[in-house]
Amino acid sequence: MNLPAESVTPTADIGLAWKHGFAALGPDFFTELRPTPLPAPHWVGTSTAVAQLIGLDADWLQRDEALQAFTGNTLLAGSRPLASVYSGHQFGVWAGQLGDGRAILLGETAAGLEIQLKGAGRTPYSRMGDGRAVLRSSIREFLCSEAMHGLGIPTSRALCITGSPAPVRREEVETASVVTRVAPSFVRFGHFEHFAANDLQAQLKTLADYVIARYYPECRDTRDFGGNAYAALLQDVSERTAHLMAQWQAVGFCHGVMNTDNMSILGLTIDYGPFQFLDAFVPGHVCNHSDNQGRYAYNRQPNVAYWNLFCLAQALLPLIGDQELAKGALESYKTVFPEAFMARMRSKLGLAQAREKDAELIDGILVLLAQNAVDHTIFWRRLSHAVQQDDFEPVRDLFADRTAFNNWLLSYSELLALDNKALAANLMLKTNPKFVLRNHLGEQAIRAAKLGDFSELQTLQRLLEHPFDEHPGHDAYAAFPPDWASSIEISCSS
Ligand SMILES: Nc1ncnc2c1ncn2[C@@H]1O[C@H](COP(=O)(O)OP(=O)(O)OP(=O)(O)O)[C@@H](O)[C@H]1O
Ligand SMILES: [Mg+2]
Repeated sequence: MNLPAESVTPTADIGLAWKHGFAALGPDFFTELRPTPLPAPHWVGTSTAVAQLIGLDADWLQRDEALQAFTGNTLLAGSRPLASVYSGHQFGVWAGQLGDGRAILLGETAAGLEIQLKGAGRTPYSRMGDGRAVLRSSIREFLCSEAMHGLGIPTSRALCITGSPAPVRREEVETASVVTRVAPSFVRFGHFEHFAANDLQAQLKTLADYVIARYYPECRDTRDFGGNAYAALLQDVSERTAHLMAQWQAVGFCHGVMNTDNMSILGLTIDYGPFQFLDAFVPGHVCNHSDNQGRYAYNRQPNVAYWNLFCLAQALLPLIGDQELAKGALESYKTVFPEAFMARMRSKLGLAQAREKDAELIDGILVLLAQNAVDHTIFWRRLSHAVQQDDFEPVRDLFADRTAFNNWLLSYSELLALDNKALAANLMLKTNPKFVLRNHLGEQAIRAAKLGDFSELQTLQRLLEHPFDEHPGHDAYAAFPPDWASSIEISCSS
C-alpha cells in the first residue's frame, strides 16, 4: 500500500524480529492499515511472562517507546499492520461479513507468534463500531487470558494493556484502552466461512493450505480419509475443540459469545467478552446479559461447539469434496469430548485410573452440586483438601442435603480407597484451582483501575498466573462471592 509521505507514522524499534506468514497470503485476506493513535497513553497492566514468550526484553514494558507502540501511536519497526476479513454465524444466524473491526495484527514474530492490538481504531470491517475497546473490557480480557493460561487451558495471551483518557461511548462514557494479544494464529472458523460463502474457492484453498502447512502439517501425510488433508484438518480441529470444551466445562468457564467468528482454528480460547467462571454450579447459567435465548448457557457449550464445527465442515466441504468424509471427520468430536471431559473429572476427583463406577460417581456429584447450588470452585478445592487431610466436614457443610452428600461420599471413598490417597490429593490440588477470575474480582480491579489504581489488577494477575498455589494471605480472593456479585451484568458491550 502506498501512503502519502505526510502520513508516515514514526517507528519504534524494541528489538522484535518479524516474519509475516498471514500477510503473505495476499490482499484478498486483509486490508493493510495503521492503528489510529490515542492521546496521552499510560500503562495499565503488563505481563513479563508474555514478554519472555515473544522474546521481548521485559524492560521495554516500562518505556515510552513500547507504550506508544502498543497503543498504536507509533509503528513497531518491521511490523506490517493489517485487519483481516472474516464472516460468521452469530447466535445461530448467518451474520455475513464481519472481520477485524477493532483488532489490528502487527505481524508474526520470528518465533511464530502473532501480535495483535485490540481496540486500536477503525478498520474497513468496523461496520457501525468505533474501533475501540474500553478499559473495563480490556482488563477482563487481559486478566482472563493470563488466568486461562495459568489454568493450563489453551488461550490467546495478553502482553499488556495501555489506557488513554480518550472518551469512548458505551451505555455510559468510558475511556479507551488497547490490549496487545499474542497467539500462534488468530484465524477463526469465520475466516473459512467467509471465503466459502462468497464462493472464493481459490482463496479458501490458499487459507486451508496455509493453516495446514503452518499448524497442522501432519494432515498433509494423513492416511485417514483416503489421504484427504482437508478432512484430516477438520478432524484435528474438532478434536482440539473437544479438548478445549472439556477443559472449559471442568473448570466452570462460560465463554458467553461462542459465535463461529470467535472460534479459533487452533482450539484456543479467544475473545474474552461477557465470559464468567461459575460461582454456584448452575448448569443452565447464562453469563451474557445480551443472550436472551440462553444459546450460550454453560451446559450448552459442548453442543454449540459441535454446531460451530458443523459450520466449519460446511465451509471446508468444497475442499473435502465428499459429504460423507466431512461427516466422518466431525464424528470424533462425539467420542473425544466425553472422554476428555471424563478424564478431567476423574483428575478433579483424584482418581488416577478409569474404573467402571466413574461415570455414575461423576454424574452423581454434578447432580448434587446443581441441586444444592454449591459454589463450583470452592467445592472442588475443599474436596481436594478433604482428601489430603481426611476430613470431609468442610465439604459436607456446602450441601443443604447432607444425607445425599453422605451417600455420594460413601461411593467416592470406596473408589478412593483403591488408590494412593496422597497421590490423589496431589493430583486434585493441581487440577482444582484455588483462584479463578470471578466476576466480582474482575469488577474490583476495574473499579480501582478506573480511579488510576492498578495494584488490585496486579495482585489478581499474580494470583491467577499460579491459581493452584495457596498464596498465603490472599484467602479473600478465594472466598464465596459477595451478595452484590450476582447483580453484575456483563453484556456484549465492550
Ligand atoms: N467497538 C467496535 N468497533 C468496531 N468493530 C467492533 C467493535 N466491537 C466489535 N466489533 C466487531 O464486531 C464483530 C463481533 O464482535 P465480537 O464482540 O465478537 O469481537 P471483538 O470482541 O471485537 O473481537 P475479537 O473476536 O477479535 O476478540 C467483530 O467483527 C468485531 O471486530
Ligand atoms: Mg469476536
